Amino acid sequence: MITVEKYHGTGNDFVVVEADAPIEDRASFTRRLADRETGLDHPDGERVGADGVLFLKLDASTAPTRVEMTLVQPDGSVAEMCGNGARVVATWAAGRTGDREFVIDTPAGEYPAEVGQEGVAVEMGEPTFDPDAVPTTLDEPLIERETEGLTVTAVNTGVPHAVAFVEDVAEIDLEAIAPPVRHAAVFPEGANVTVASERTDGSVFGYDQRTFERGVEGETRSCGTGAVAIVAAAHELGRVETDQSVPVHPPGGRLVVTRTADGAILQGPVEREFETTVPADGAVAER
Ligand SMILES: N[C@H](CCC[C@H](N)C(=O)O)C(=O)O
Repeated sequence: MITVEKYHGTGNDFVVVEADAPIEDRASFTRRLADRETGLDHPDGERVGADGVLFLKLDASTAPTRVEMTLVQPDGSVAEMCGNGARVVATWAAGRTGDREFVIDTPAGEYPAEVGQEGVAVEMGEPTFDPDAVPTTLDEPLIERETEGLTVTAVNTGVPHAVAFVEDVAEIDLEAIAPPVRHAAVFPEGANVTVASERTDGSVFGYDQRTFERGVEGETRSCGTGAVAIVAAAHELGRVETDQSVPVHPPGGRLVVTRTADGAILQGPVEREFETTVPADGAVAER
């Protein structure tokens, strides 16, 4: 049996495993554990599943401590980056080391992160609209372009997002409209599909967010790279001013995105849910 921990960042939930755990096939381990009906059990008996498994390797020989993060998704693919995952990783590493600052190594690059009173902040780097980087098949940035029925702006915030500004995210049938965009030919590596609507009621400015994720192939409760993508696209389209801290509200909580000279900071809460043991092949007993 393997000891695993469960964390969530604003409802985007992950199983956390040490990278040296004796797991032969990470893809099938994750496919099995992530399943919401037949996967990971809460110690109280409830089936919970997850949005993916974070395989983590701590290297405390450098300052700040580095953590190598590999996120395997419910379909068995590896995500280059995950904003909420990175926030979970920093929280996990803080529990292990007592440190507060970390560098998180991902396939998309290095991300400095800090565990603070106001939640966990990750320096997300500079979002890019460059068609080669998103990637798209176009020669120019894909900005407010009709794509499979949705007007989207394509931005890479560690992973590709197609962002659409809509009147009210609650009115959108995401499971119906997102898959054609997620698989559109213009995105050779696919795209996460993020819809946003402006919060104009009361005095609080911000965005409501919903994201349909590649790799999960469904909606998640929160998506950090998606929150950054909303603010980057809003900025590109002249909807917000530079350097403004923007609250973004996914279904699972509240994130804050702050633009900086060299990119964006993603901030929000993380919770450790429980620890349990699972078989090394991820096959949780049938009930
Ligand atoms: N939920 C993650 C994003 C995972 C990206 C992944 N779904 C992909 O691009 O394949 C986040 O908080 O940023």
